[in-house]
Amino acid sequence: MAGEAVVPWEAAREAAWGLGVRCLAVVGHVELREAIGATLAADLIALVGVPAYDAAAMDGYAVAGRGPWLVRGRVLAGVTERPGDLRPGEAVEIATGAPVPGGTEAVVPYEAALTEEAGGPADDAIAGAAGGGAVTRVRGEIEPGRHVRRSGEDTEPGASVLAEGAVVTPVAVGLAASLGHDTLPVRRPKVGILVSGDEITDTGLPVPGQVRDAIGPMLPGLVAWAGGEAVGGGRVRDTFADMMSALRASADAGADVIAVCGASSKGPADHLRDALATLGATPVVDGVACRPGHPQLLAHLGEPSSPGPVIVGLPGNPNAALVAGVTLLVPLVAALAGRPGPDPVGGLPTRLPVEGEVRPHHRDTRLIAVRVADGTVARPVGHDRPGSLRGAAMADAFAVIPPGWRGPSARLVWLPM
Ligand SMILES: Nc1nc2c(c(=O)[nH]1)N[C@H]1C(S)=C(S)[C@@H](COP(=O)(O)OP(=O)(O)OC[C@H]3O[C@@H](n4cnc5c(N)ncnc54)[C@H](O)[C@@H]3O)O[C@H]1N2
Ligand code: MOO
Repeated sequence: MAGEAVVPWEAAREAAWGLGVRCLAVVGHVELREAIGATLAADLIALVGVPAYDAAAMDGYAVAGRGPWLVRGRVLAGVTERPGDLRPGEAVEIATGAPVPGGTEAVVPYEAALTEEAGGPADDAIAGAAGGGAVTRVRGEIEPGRHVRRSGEDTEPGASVLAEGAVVTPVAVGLAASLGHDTLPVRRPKVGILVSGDEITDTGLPVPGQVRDAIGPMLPGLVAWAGGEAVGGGRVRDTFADMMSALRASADAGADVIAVCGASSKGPADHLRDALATLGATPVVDGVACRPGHPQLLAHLGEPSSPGPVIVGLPGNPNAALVAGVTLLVPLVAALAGRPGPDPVGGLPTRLPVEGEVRPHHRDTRLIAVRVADGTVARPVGHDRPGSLRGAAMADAFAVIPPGWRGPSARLVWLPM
């Protein structure tokens, strides 16, 4: 990993995105609930129409022809046999969602119906009719088609309703179920997370010389937000042998990405570069011209035709790791997942005026934690030194401040909520 030049922040993001596009994650067919947060690997097609059959939209009477109508029975939701057709002058009492008989012109809701006893037995000949009650006659005003949901009026069978690359949201899962799907084809890249550093502890209060791991708990959520899934990984001791075996184990376990934090600098305990060189990794990015977070790495272990697994090196300082996360890891995972762009949040402003004290770096791009007020202006929140997540935790986004920036507007990279 020697000799790679530090790259501009934008170019680093593009390199990560481009590498991910070249090695799309494999497609899995997963049950609907498990698909939430993953990315559709094919257009979502309606297997049935919405509605799937002509149905009542109100509780009342399905009627045919002109009134008054003779009520021939009752049709409840859940009948799967088609009710017998209505002749002009006939009606059935009907529940919302129940199939309307052929010949139905409209449904008269109870509130708009005038009913009367007509005498004589109820006609149970209509399929699904509950029967048994006094046959009534019903009157009311109708408008043709009123309160009847026609088969396929929202969605025709075979229609494409969500495009490949869409995020599977809870709503999308509900939609998929309504269209007859039990599973969905999705991409969800696997990300092994390796946390290095002999000073790092996982629980309780650290004693002087120890540091609580802040990155291991943060990365799975960041990965999920980008469309991936954290798998395996764990802690790595500060030795070359441990780094080698942890990288090999993650690769053997099928990780598409291996994110290594706290070993990206060039100190005596930073073995990531040497391990990557020994494994014959191809370097893509070694150092990014941004503050914080300049010691970032991007490399891949595979061949040019099949580059994965991809290695992302994140700095040990937690806010620097977050910056590296949104610079390399998020675009890479989003691309591997087959998403249309590197930013997981859609529909939010990508540039806003920044109000407050902002000092550009003379050479590097600064990423500053900002809160967005009224959707119109971004204000720095402070507390965003490399070692502190306090500012980023209060922030909505990072404002991207290139060298020489004079304002007022800056690009925003949104953070997970
Ligand atoms: N000679 C140079 N030294 C350093 C440079 C440089 O350019 N030349 N860059 C500095 C910067 S900037 C950073 S950031 C760090 C990155 O180094 P590492 O990725 O090797 O990280 P460490 O040295 O292990 O840790 C840095 C800092 O962060 C703490 N840390 C580490 N892991 C975690 C974790 N999981 N959770 C919370 N805190 C963590 C660690 O204790 C250190 O305090 O290199 C600088 N040095
Ligand atoms: O990446 Mo470092 O945290 O800029 O200090």
